[in-house]
Amino acid sequence: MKLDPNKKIDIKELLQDLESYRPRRRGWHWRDGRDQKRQIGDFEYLESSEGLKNYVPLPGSRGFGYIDPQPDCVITTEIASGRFEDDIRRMRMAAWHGADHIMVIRTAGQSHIDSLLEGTNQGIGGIMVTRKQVRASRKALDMIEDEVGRPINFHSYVSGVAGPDIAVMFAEEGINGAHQDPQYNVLYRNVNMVRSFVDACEAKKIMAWADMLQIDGAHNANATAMKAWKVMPELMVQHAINSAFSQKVGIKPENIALSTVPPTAPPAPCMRLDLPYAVALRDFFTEYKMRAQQNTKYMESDAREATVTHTLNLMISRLTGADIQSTITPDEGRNVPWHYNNIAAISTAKQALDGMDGLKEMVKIDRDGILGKDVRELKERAVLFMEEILEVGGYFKSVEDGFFIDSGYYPERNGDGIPRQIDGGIGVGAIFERDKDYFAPVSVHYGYNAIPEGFKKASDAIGGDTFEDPSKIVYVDELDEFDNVNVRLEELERYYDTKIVKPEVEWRADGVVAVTIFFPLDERTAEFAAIKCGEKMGLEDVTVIHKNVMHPSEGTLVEIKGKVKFDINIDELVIPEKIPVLSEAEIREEIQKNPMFVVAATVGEDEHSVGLKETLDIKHGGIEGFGIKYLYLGTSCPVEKLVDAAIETNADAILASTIITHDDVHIKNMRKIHELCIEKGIRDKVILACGGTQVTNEIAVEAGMDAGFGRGCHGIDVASFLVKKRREMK
Ligand SMILES: Cc1ncc(COP(=O)(O)O)c(/C=N/CC[C@H](N)C(=O)O)c1O
Repeated sequence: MKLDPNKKIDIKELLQDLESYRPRRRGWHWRDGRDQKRQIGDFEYLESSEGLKNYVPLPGSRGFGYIDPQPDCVITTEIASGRFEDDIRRMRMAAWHGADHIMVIRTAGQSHIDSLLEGTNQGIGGIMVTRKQVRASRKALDMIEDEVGRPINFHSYVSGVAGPDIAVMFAEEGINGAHQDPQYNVLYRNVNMVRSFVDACEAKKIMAWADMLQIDGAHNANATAMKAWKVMPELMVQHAINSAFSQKVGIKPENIALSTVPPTAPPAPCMRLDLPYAVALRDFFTEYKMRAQQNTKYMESDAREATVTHTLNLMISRLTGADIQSTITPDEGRNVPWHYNNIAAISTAKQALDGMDGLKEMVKIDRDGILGKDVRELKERAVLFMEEILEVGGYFKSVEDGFFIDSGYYPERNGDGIPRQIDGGIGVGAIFERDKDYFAPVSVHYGYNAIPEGFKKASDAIGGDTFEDPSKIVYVDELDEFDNVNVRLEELERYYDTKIVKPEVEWRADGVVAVTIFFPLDERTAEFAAIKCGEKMGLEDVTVIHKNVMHPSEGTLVEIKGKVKFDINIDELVIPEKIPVLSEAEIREEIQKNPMFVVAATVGEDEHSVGLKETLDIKHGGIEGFGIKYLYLGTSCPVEKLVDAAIETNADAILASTIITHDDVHIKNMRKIHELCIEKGIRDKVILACGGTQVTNEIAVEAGMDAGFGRGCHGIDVASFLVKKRREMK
């Protein structure tokens, strides 16, 4: 299936024939052209990668010829809607905005399930990771990567008591990256430690075979410790344990990525705490990859605040280097992320990384100042921590002694760590020594395997296993006749590929909208006034998702969400025809034959000039380039003066620019021009056009103009309109 940018992915078609889908490749993809400089538009980039075929550039790119520089590092988006059929749409949106690593959060508690799940049950906080979900997503990503023109890495999680089983399924299905860190099982999912490490041997062996990139779980300590910055020495120990263990099992170093989430965020002086950690990590672990991700422990419901924290993390990435830049949606502190917030996070990463391209060529890390001292100290504390683990009798013993997630800044200890017993936890007592004649007929296996006489390799005993012969993979479609994607699609048939649409944030047609409301009230009163406001607006299930105190009594900003009870039928929308633009040649020819003269100014007390100058001047593709002559009266030009100039010069048209919209002054000025022209008896002889960032054709015409030109319009749009309008008037 080839995607057409003007058509939505057809999920039903995507779900066809899944049983015969095969992944097109295995392994991780790093961006192409990373280590070469490149010219993009007017600029040279030092830390970029090859551009995309299809993309949505940053809004600010308008001023730079709509360039869309792709940073050198992989950019991740985390998805967590619980319905993979909706996740697929946001994967496509994310890819167009520059994500090439799709990480889909698992449904709560999947780590405690000791077998593979099948089908497409709706998940809680994330999707149930199943073969069908993986297949459908990877198949969609094949089409999406062809559409944007860059390979996309699909990522999931190898953890919990079914770790090895999941690793096998991922290897079969072409998953490109996964979290795998047995310490995560032990500390955060209370899976028995022996079970966790034995399983990890098998899982990592399989991941190595599948060339999957591995991300470790150290970052979870940040989110769990009382004072995250106190666990930095421990984080380095956790990185070391998982990385050395992974390498010993056979994962190549370039596929071992450390999850380098910094421990703090503003208002802490986070750069002075987090930068040393980032530098110390890169000093210690030179042969591994760095996966950067902002701190999420201190994330509240304020999207703006989360974005600044994200940007500071991006600065650390640019100053110290990151191979993968993971992005966290700024609404993660409010709710299960909404799709447009995935895009916001990706755009923050792309924008900041573009903006800080090559920064480290100018700003050097000063190893001689306090940074150097802190880095040394961190490394010493981490080494001491490792030595003490050995002293007490090794990793398992240290876990029993509660070494980990203790809020003391090692070697200080507060005794509030997470102790786990070696004879406790989920899956305890389920590990058995392999017998002498233990034999597993599989092609990839960790440890002892007594291959019987006559077989060259173990899997010859069954004529090849699923890694060698994918036709042996058993594909289960659905197990639950009610909780599955087909039922969900059926339920939403009304909104599937029809003219009927509802607003949405998480799932198709969930009907949720968000409203930002300011009340001149204290926080508590404002909260309830906002809910009342939402209800009066006809919203259902109104809840407050964010409050921002502007002043204890002067006012509070409140963001609510609620559901609309109606559908929109797009056939009932009155969408004015887009004004077709004449060709440059046709405009020039017409002006050649019938010269045109216009007067132009920014009216009122408005000093903005750039937009109008771009519309007029030849060097920005302005109307001058088509032969139209003009008198430019500058900025803050009284409306009267502009109309008088039109009369004196017997102008064909008046072009007014109005950027300021305070108290609708732009509309008032347009109306004034129109009325003045009537008063002076020239209205039917002169063409009136107005431009500005908040101007639309509808607003301008409503205010008495003949046309309005808003954001994104250019000289040719205006010139074409003037020629067509004059013909019409003749
Ligand atoms: C080492 C490890 N294994 C498994 C899981 C999966 O966790 P469940 O037990 O909930 O399935 C996680 C979770 N991390 C979330 C992604 C994070 N936001 C990230 O980008 O790193 C993990 O860190």
